[in-house]
Amino acid sequence: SVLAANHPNVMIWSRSAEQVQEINEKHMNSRYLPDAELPANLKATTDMEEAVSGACAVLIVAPSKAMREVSRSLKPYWQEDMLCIHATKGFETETLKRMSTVIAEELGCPEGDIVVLSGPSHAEEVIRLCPTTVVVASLNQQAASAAQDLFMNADFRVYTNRDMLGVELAGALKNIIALGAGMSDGLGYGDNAKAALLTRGLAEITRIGVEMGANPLTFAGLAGVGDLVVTATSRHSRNWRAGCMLGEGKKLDDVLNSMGMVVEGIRTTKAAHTISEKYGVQMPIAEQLYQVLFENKDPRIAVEALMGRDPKTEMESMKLATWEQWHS
Ligand SMILES: NC(=O)C1=CN([C@@H]2O[C@H](COP(=O)(O)OP(=O)(O)OC[C@H]3O[C@@H](n4cnc5c(N)ncnc54)[C@H](O)[C@@H]3O)[C@@H](O)[C@H]2O)C=CC1
Ligand SMILES: O=C(CO)COP(=O)(O)O
Repeated sequence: SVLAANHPNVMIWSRSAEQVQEINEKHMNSRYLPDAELPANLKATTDMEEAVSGACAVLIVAPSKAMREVSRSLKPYWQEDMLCIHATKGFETETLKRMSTVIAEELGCPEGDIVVLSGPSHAEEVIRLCPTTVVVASLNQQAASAAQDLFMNADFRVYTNRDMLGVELAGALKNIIALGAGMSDGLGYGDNAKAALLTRGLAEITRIGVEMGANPLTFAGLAGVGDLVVTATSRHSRNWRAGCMLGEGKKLDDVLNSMGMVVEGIRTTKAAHTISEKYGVQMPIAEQLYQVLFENKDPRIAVEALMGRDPKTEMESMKLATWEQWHS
């Protein structure tokens, strides 16, 4: 809808003929955005060739588990001069690869030319033209600026960032903490607990991000704090809602069945469990969540485990690099 507000020819690809028909004929997407009217110039198709051929830019927003498959089906129509942007927040759990790596492998294009779009941007509010700010990151500054130009308008403000890795990691990892915040609310714990989860969660995802090569300041930006706040506190967030139901005692399978939409934080918690072992970086909140999700741990026991950890100083756990390191 943002792109259609800015450009005359925007086409959405979907595998569902029913949805395509609804978008083209009624300008609606009743399953995912029931109350919204879509722009009349937003067209839809199930034919990838029709969607992609002749396009100057392609935005991929498949759920992370479908990213490789969708990128592969795009490949035959992909041209080198197309701008590739993605807004998916997750990892390929089997390989721990970031989404830009998966896309680059499938399209055969340089990973550094891909643009990552991230930040606090619940679709339900973007479609209502509520003021929204996001960040676009790429190693290719021209590509990032081109994406900024494509999306930016009076309701949708876009910043660029050179730290593509950090933006991608922050966008994926914040979902784990949002799940935890939902669980805390579902357990009936108060605002103190949620503030603690957000703060210590941010420390934890920054710590692993820095170890993986990201700029810590990216985690203080839109893709980090911004998206963490919106995902952990908004009623629109699927991650928060799923966490809340788990805190209320519902089983994971029942929660997922009732959502009918992707809850990226579940798969990302699994990925973080392996990533934290691989890099030797402690992620206590993610680890407790992993045990709740995949080892049937009672959420209250998980909170006791977090509260009962060894005493620490606040700063020793915030692995921050110096300014010089980021400018060398
Ligand atoms: N919904 C939101 O407000 C935002 C979502 N995101 C990210 O966007 C990504 C997608 O999320 P949503 O669209 O919200 O999820 P969703 O669950 O609401 O919709 C996913 C869509 O992908 C389709 N899909 C699923 N598997 C597919 C496959 N194998 N091939 C083709 N299509 C497939 C589904 O049919 C559905 O239309 C996630 O990584 C999410 O974190 C990012 C920013 C905001
Ligand atoms: O990332 C999002 C908003 O910025 C969407 O979050 P949920 O997937 O939790 O709904």
